[in-house]
Amino acid sequence: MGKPPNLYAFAGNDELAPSLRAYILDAQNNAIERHNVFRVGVSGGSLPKVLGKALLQDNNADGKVQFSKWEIFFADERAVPLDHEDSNYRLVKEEILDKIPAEQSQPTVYPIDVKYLDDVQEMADQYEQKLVSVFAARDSVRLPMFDLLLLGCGPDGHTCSLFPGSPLLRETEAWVLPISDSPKPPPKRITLSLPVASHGIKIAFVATGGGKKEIMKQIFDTEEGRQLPCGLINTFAQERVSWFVDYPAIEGVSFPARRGSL
Ligand SMILES: O=C(O)[C@H](O)[C@@H](O)[C@H](O)[C@H](O)COP(=O)(O)O
Repeated sequence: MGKPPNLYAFAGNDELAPSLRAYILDAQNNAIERHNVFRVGVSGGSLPKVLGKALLQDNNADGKVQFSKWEIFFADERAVPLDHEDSNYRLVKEEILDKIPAEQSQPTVYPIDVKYLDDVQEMADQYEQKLVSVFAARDSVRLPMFDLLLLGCGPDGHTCSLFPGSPLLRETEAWVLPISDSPKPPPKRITLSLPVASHGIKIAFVATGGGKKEIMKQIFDTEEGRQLPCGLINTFAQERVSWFVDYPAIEGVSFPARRGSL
């Protein structure tokens, strides 16, 4: 048995952001030392805004965000044009990429191929091929290993676009999966599979607000919650997982949280 996931709690996003930044910088520096690149998978929802807050602070105070070494992939994406209001790419662009000061280099970003908006299976296959080309030939790695996965947690316990009870949770081979009937709109999406989403060197969840407290209680304090997508990642990845939450999100949670710092 490994160690349990880490649960870090803060008064609000302003207090959470510097610790998230320190955690990301540590993952970045280790990755650059290991292979001179930082491969990150990122979700949508409320996450990109918090990431912007964490990453776009003064770049010299506590280490440097080296965006030129970043390769950003989407842990899940909606099958919509890249400038559509539902696009996770658009969110990441508006909250982070567009705000990187001009003197810094931009990261390499891997959006979905919008040629396949009408065929999510093809879109998922194409995105998987992108991962294959970056993470090595398919037959030489069983799973791509992200240096860091930055994920959200839905009020039903979903993460990426892996929803509770979905047959997609049983996938063991594919890296990227199509969805045509997502319970959260829009219905058509692609997502990393559970084995890939559990395989990051580090995995961070960001979950804030009182709307998350019931699901946090389930995920951390109940057996049933451990079967939800977020709970399964906790179980599979154990101490490689860190949760960054605010106090309202863990009100009533018994699982011990470290409050106020990493
Ligand atoms: O495309 C999506 O729907 C998101 O990637 C999704 O997986 C998100 O991370 C969670 O729904 C949490 O969203 P909030 O942080 O907004 O609650």
